[in-house]
Amino acid sequence: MNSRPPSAPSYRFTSSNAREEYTARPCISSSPPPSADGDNEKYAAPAAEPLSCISSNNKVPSSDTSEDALLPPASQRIQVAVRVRPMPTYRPSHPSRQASRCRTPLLPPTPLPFRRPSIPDTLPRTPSIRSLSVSSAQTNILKPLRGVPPLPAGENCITISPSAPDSICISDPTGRRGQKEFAFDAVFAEDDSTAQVYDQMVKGVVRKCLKGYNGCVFAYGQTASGKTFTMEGYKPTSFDAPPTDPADRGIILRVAADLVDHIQRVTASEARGESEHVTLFSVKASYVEIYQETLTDLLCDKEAQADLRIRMDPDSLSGKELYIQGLTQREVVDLEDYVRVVQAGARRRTIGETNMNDVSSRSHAVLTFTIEQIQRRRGVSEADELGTRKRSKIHLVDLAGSERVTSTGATGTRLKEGGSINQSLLALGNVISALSSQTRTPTQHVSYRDSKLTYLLSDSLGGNALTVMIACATPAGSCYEETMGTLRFAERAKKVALRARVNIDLQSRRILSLESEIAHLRQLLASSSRMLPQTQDASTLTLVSDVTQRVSKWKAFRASVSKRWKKLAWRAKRGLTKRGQIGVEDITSVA
Ligand SMILES: Nc1ncnc2c1ncn2[C@@H]1O[C@H](COP(=O)(O)OP(=O)(O)OP(=O)(O)O)[C@@H](O)[C@H]1O
Repeated sequence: MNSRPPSAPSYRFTSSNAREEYTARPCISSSPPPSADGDNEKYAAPAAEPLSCISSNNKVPSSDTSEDALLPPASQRIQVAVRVRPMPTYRPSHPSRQASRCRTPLLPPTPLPFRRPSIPDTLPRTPSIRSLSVSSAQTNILKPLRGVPPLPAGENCITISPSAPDSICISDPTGRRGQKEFAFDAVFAEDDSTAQVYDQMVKGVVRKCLKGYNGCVFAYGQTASGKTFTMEGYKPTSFDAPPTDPADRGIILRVAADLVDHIQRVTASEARGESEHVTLFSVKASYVEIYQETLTDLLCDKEAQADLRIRMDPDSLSGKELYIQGLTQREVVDLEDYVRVVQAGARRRTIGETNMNDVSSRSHAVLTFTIEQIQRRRGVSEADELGTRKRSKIHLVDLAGSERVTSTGATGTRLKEGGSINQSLLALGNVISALSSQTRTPTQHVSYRDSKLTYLLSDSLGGNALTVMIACATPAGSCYEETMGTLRFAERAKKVALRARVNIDLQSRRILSLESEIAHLRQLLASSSRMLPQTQDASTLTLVSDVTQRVSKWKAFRASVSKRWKKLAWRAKRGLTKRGQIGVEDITSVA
């Protein structure tokens, strides 16, 4: 089964580039996405604006096709937040724990015997000290102990100062390397909820995706640092069941809720005739897993798996956008559809048990929502107007965690998985290092093809997408090296420039450009015709005053002639000249 990336049957995005098939070749590609020096613009709305058009107010975003679509690509950089999880405890290695539990599609729900630490949906940022220690009671809640005594995680090595809430300080528990401070776009402590992470970092990206930009949110960090917790949410019943309480939702379902809400609002508002446009929306979901450099479709069973290949989409705006040939695209309309997709993915995803995490993700998972919009003027049929077409994608990526064999106690399959995970994360690190290098030239080679992960995400890493990285960190002193590695990676990612642009098809772009030119000319015409009466008045006034002057001069002249004529007539009556005799020349000169 070779399915194309989603596209409405009535149109195609134009491009002339040929397709190209992906083959994993180290360091061969030389087509890095364009990049530019980024500014510090955040994707989120300015503080004065409500955080989302989808939020509580009833306003529906106006048609925004023209302004944004014609703007040149926006220069930004990857937005980076660090989220610190509560202090964990780890269990010592036990031979029975190495039993393979991976690659078991459609596992029955396995209830996990831990309770959720009470984390309110929205917690105000604590104004005073935000120390990261947690009570032992809460610590034990975080891991199922099953009779094995926990290992102490060591001292807390992370502090977040209330005076610099977007900075994080890490200290070497051995005291050899002292302290180091890092600054990011946001830092979230253990008491900060996923809702806060979403509102501050992701909501703005979703809004931009609805305007036609591509987006990408990825969670990075060592194993058990809270990546799946952040992306998928807290699951009180089983690892493959979606969170039942909306407050437990991770970023994926929050994005889904916002998409559903926005589309419903726009559709309802257009149905009430509040907009001069009518928009047709279509959202499709695909979910792929990269396990040991193999792609697996998480939305279909093992028997139905197609041969998945990463290819270039010639119908995309750049002609180089990547898609996975053969991947299931599932239409999603309401929240239940999205929940089903998330659940299906979680059920089929490869997980395994390690000393650090009972439900450790052994693969990278990329969930993609492709949003297509066709906007036409009200009352105009498809035959008369093709409409403005936009297609954007939002990738939500839960990476597998980097791990040390000594900490995870991995052997056999787990060890092999760990090696593969570290390998692909190394490739990701190399790409980020290359992109963030100060000395990099735009044509310089970036080895995106070193791993399927980096190749698939190449556009999101330094290309046509608004990208957010959530670096998850563990505060335990025993994890100092891994946390330091995560923070260093995050610091490099912060420097990666992006060039996101609205993904609107070329014909629509041309029509929009002509429409905007017509609007501009109309404006000019209106303003010049407004000026016309004033111009007339001014010239008329000058003319009138000129004529008035001439008339008054003429009147004065006539009065003087009349006076002289009367005088002459009087003299002529008496037969007198100046000299006492009448002179003929006097009379002719007056005439
Ligand atoms: N911010 C948090 N608040 C409360 N519990 C958390 C938080 N972050 C993580 N946890 C808990 O820590 C455990 C490990 O988290 P999670 O599975 O999300 O880690 P991970 O980074 O995805 O690990 P891996 O890379 O091994 O898959 C889970 O039990 C989770 O509920």
